[in-house]
Amino acid sequence: MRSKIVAGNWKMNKNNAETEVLLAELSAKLPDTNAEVMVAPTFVNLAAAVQNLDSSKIEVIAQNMHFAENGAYTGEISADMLLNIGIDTVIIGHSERRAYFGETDEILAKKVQAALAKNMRVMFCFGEELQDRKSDNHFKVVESQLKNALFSVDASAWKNIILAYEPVWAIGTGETASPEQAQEMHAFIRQTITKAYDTAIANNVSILYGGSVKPNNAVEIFSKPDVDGGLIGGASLVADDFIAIVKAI
Ligand SMILES: O=C(CO)COP(=O)(O)O
Repeated sequence: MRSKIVAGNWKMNKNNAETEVLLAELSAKLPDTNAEVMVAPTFVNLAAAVQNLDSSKIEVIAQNMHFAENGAYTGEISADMLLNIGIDTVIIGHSERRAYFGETDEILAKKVQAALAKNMRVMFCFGEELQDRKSDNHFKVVESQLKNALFSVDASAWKNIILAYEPVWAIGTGETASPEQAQEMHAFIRQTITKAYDTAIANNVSILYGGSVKPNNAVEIFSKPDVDGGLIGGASLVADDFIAIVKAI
């Protein structure tokens, strides 16, 4: 059975003091839920967040990592460094990493392999741009993103993969995919995984939707059968909004 997940990607927001405040608020107000709840603060706040949170309620995850074990990669962070402070889930492939930091499918494939080799869980993000959707190319684009970065992964490692479909045109724009568009793509993703692997793997992987999920649209999006939760940007920075989204699942 796949799990329901609500994850907050804080991106480059919240300094140390602000992180403490938001985490305290989340800890105090988080309702009992069967869903896994995760937050991804910035690198400099990860260790403190791990120490301050009850990990049985909220898991702290990383926004990125490098594929190398260690070495001359100024400004980068390795899987071991994350594991060493108690982080074992990492977001890989966010569209902002692809767009602003030149992360190609090839680089992402290396990151995925490196994280899985350390037994980390990977939350793999992908999704088409507006022009792909307009030219009706979105299924092809998503299929190739999955193929290029994920489908060389061993079947046995899929238990450590979470997928986050984030159409780029819906990120931070206030425009969401309609629940029907999300469902259609998530079902396509499962079919694609079934073809590359098998039905069990396709049915057991959690597929989150990301892109302008807010308290007022979360219930409808999460009600779709192939949508297993959300990866939340802007709304995860406001405790009450994030909690409302957790309640929606
Ligand atoms: O990029 C996202 C989460 O990773 C989505 O961001 P928004 O919820 O701000 O659109």
